[in-house]
Amino acid sequence: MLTLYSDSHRLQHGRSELIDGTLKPCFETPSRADMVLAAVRERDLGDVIHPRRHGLAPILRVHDEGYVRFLETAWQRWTALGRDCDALPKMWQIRRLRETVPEQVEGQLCYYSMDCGTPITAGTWQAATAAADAALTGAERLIGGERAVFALTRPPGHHAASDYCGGYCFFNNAAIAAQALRDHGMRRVAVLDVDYHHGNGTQDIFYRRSDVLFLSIHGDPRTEYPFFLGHADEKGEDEGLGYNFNFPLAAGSCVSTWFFALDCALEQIARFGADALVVSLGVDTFRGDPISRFQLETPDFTTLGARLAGLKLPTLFCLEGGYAVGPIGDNVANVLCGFEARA
Ligand SMILES: NCCCNCCCCCS
Ligand SMILES: [Zn+2]
Repeated sequence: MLTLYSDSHRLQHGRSELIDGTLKPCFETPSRADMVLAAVRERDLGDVIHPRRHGLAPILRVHDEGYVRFLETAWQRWTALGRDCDALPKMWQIRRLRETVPEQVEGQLCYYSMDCGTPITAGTWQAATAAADAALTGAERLIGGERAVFALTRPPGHHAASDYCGGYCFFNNAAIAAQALRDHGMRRVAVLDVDYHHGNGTQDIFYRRSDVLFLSIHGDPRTEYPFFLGHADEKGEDEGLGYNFNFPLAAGSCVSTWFFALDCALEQIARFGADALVVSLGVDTFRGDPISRFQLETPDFTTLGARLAGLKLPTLFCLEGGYAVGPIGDNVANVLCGFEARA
């Protein structure tokens, strides 16, 4: 299986995120990608290549132009205020406050952010565009006939909606790839999010569409981040009604419960008649994950890969979460090797 990887991910390295009332070191670190790359190489999974540059057009097929321009200019405008700390919002445009875009970078940072855990830094723009290029190059390879490709995307993407960043995400790599697959002739694309956290951004992007099926298995938003999306009754709207499936599971759910939800999701994908599958591959479902509460063990990720291969679809894997840095490489490589063994 081909891996797309760019060292530019290293340029996204926030200093801290606000967790439980204190600023703590970011969980989403460059070492995550280092460990995954090492495992992919150690398993001899296949070639590791640098992504082709795709420019902004395919990103703008998913993301709002004002948001993209904000990301592109934020750091320069932030430092022009005399600041060199991470750019983090200090409030949000919450209920009954005016939904107008402020002029100044500090207000725009509040308008275009979902949380205070997603710092914009000097290298964010370059890292985020490189991750989108990895996903787009992966999609291009599927269009060219590859059966399965792994985009080692960092920063991740599934919490980013068309016009906001959050959950360590800036560009929604999986959604950008799904849209590219649609733009290059795939009639029906399924996006399956197996990260511990609901892919609120991806759901939001495709919620009113029937050409992209979105499914997510995740910690119940009644208790788990991102709290305000991901309930089972969210089934899509307008044209998209019936093309959105959420499988929220109680924190602490056992492995068999998780795999039962996966089988239900796979059944829906088969029924949809997808031409391709994009997997938002978060491995923070791992029992040892520091910010998540499921129970998968490292061998279970091999089972996950094998189940996904059973769909017999051209498949693009986009890396999302997974914050137990030691085991992340084995957990991700197990999915990819489990897939290859059954493909
Ligand atoms: N105490 C948990 C804080 C969660 N903060 C954001 C989590 C983003 C996960 C991305 S996959
Ligand atoms: Zn996650």
